[in-house]
Amino acid sequence: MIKKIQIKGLTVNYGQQDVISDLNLDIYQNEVLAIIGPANSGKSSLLRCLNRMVEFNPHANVKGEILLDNENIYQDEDSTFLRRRIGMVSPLPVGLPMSIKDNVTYAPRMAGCKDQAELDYIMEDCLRKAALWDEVKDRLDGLATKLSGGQQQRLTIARALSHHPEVLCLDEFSIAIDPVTTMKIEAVLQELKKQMTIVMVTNVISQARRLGDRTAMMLHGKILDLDTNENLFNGKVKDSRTQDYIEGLFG
Ligand SMILES: Nc1ncnc2c1ncn2[C@@H]1O[C@H](COP(=O)(O)OP(=O)(O)OP(=O)(O)O)[C@@H](O)[C@H]1O
Repeated sequence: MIKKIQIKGLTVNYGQQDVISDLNLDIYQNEVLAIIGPANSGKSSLLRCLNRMVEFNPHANVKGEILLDNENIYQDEDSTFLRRRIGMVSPLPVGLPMSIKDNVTYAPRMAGCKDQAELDYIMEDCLRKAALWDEVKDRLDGLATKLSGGQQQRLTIARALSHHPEVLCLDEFSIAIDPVTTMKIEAVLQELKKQMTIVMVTNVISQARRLGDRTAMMLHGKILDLDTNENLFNGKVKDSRTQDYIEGLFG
């Protein structure tokens, strides 16, 4: 298996105590890695380190190494290119106040694409992949902010896909979405993993179980357990707290 991302000795704090401590993790190409764990265990912080969004916080200190295809992602001053390679979908939809069409084509246009036919192709492709095309194809010039919460979240996914990311990070993507839409997106993610690596933070254990190839359990900024879903969800855990968490006994 090819190591797409290697995290070595990652330690993060926001000025006070460490929220991630000396964390080591390999993420394989084309896998879905689910990350579970109780609140405040450092799951979102870990994701934000992967595409350097953590740097938006002036108090964040990041130590250790993260390699993408064997190259340190922190070595370049400019992280714009990295954020195209590692896309992020946040827990709540962040629609830009513009049309549906402009939302999805924003990134390619910013990257210099001017060919209208190509932009139209990217838009339809990304909206289809995000399971949104059928619902919006007749209102592409309408305001994105008028979409429902679930539709806006799928638009956020379409926007992330418009960068053609190699890695897609999703932070509790279904928090504001109804179960039917969630299942639609889960089916989409199963398809997408053929083309990219997916790292997904979720508070829904059944979702990690359904979607993950492997699942990592985090607690207090460390990985307690990491294994294939087959092992982890069939009692083969290294730490009994993982089993307790899976069974809903704490969290
Ligand atoms: N921007 C920030 N500034 C200061 N502290 C932060 C910041 N973001 C997170 N933290 C702190 O870091 C710790 C880990 O938070 P993080 O959001 O990474 O955990 P989490 O496991 O994703 O939690 P949840 O499931 O509740 O989202 C928490 O104690 C939180 O208060």
